[in-house]
Amino acid sequence: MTATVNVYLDKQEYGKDKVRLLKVHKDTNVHRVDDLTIRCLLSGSSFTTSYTEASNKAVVATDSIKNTCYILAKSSKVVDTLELFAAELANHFLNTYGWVEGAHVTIIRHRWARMIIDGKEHNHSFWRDGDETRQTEIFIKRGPNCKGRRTIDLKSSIAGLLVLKTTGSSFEDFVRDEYTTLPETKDRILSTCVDSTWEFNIPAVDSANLLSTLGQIPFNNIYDSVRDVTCDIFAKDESASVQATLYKMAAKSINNWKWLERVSYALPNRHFFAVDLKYFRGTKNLQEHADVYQPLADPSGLITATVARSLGARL
Ligand SMILES: O=c1[nH]c(=O)c2[nH]c(=O)[nH]c2[nH]1
Repeated sequence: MTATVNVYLDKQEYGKDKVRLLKVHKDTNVHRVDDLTIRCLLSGSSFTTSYTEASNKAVVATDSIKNTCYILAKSSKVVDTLELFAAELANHFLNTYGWVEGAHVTIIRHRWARMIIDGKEHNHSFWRDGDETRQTEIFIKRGPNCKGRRTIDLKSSIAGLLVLKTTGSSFEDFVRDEYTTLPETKDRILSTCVDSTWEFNIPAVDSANLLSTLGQIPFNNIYDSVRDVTCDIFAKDESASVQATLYKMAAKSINNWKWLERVSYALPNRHFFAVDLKYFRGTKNLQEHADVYQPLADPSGLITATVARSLGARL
């Protein structure tokens, strides 16, 4: 006999994941594209019985959730601003189904860069210039006492921005003990695959004003700027460590944009070791002689941090 255990449903969210959608903006003959992967998850106490009592009475089919992504993409004016399209989708579910308490939408945007043909940007042909993606995640909740009130958790990110610099990076003065084999270096290759997330500070708002309030935030400029800051500091910093370079990147973006509350980075330190070639005719390839390296697939370092705006920094 199995012992009976008292349990309860602690958390739940359901919806459609990996909804693939390409929106082509044909307002002029210079077409633009948004290639998206969308996840929409709904939550609320009304869904409890779908788990505990096999009742689907409150369940909006995930198939309908998928259809909604396409229908809203057809009419929306803001698909090209991920944060606004995610907000439009999430708020749609809250407005349409009075029993939905939370709508959680994540959108990933895949890169398509305009082709250069005969020296000119082509009107309607694109190529995939890397696996890096732009992402946003919004969680909109209905106000507990006021059904038209919305609280908004919103963060956006860059994922998979692969970068490498061939000098301008050192790593010295770290702990040396009986576990240490790594030599100190004044000059090494620095390479990472940037994941960066920036969290917005958004006050609660009425549903009717949600899109116009969010519309005041220059989301696309913030994304471009965080990416530029990341690349600029990566290239120019005389890096003492991944940790120190990361902190400069995050601090700069918080200082640049008043809407940002916290900026996080996860930076794998992809190691490149100079190959010791002295066995071959005494060939010098270490320290200042290094120009042939072996990229190490695994392991990598992993340096992560979140930098937050100081309390009072808004005053
Ligand atoms: O920038 C670095 N930070 C570290 O913490 C570390 N540890 C290590 O072995 N190499 C590096 N590089």
